[in-house]
Amino acid sequence: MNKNIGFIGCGNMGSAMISGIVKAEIVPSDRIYVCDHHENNFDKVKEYNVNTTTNVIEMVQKVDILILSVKPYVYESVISQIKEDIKKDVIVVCIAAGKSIEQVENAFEKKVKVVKAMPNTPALVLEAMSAVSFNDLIEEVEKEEILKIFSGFGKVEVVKEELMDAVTAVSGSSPAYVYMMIEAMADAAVKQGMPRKQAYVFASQAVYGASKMVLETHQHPGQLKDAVCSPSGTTIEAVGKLEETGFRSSIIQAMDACYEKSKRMK
Ligand SMILES: NC(=O)C1=CN([C@@H]2O[C@H](COP(=O)(O)OP(=O)(O)OC[C@H]3O[C@@H](n4cnc5c(N)ncnc54)[C@H](OP(=O)(O)O)[C@@H]3O)[C@@H](O)[C@H]2O)C=CC1
Ligand SMILES: O=C(O)[C@@H]1CCC=N1
Repeated sequence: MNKNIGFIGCGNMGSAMISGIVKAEIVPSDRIYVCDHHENNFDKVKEYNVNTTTNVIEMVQKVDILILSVKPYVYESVISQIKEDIKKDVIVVCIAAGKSIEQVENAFEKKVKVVKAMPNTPALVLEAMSAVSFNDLIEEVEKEEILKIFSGFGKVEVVKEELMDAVTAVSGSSPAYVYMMIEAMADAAVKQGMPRKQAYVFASQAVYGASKMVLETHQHPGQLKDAVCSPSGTTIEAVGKLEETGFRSSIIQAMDACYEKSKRMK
């Protein structure tokens, strides 16, 4: 792609996307520009030979697609710093939880091309799940370019902007819940005698394989669960205990809390 892509903020999500974009060869690494206010934050991307700078003005003047990968509460101050210096027709990509397209447009105090996106950190291993919504200034060819970037490091779907809080709960934040489950599974295996390192491999490969089964067989997850549960077998004992201890309800309540927090961040 013949575009310069800039990132403001080289933290967990920004560096995962940079890594994904480089690994997927969406643009050559010399077309990626990264700005952060602390030099040592560039350590996360130093292996990729991207352009790094602490001078945000110098950076935004060079980029065609600008990804704002800072925390939501610094968006306004970052935008007020750069709004006079962005290139005409730059596409601004907002990945912040809770921030709306309208809030980003208002912060720039003019109509700018805005993409609201919600990726997740598995971008680092090219397995992100991302959602994007566009404002009305983004042209068809630009939509294709944005989709090409996000699909380079995982799956992407265009959604209505009002779904973004739900997306945050189901994919943006959800790797954290899954890591907690893997950690708990490994703890149990360690309790039962398995070495810790081996337990992480067994637990995470089981989660990975189960996810792949849902995605590739297109069977209902309940049907796949039933196929694991032998009559009077071991699995149904575990399933009974999960129901008794509120596993499903716990996930639903956690995701509701996540969704409500995202809504409150507007
Ligand atoms: N983490 C995730 O899984 C996901 C995050 N997001 C969104 O991505 C955004 C970034 O989150 P995340 O990567 O986790 O956060 P991080 O804190 O890890 O990254 C933010 C980076 O921006 C730097 N920074 C802060 N202020 C400035 C500034 N004024 N100019 C330049 N750089 C600055 C920070 O430096 P320092 O820390 O040294 O202050 C840090 O390196 C958030 O808006 C979040 O909602 C979206 C989807 C998933
Ligand atoms: O926790 C957060 O606010 C961010 C947004 C989605 C994942 N991490």
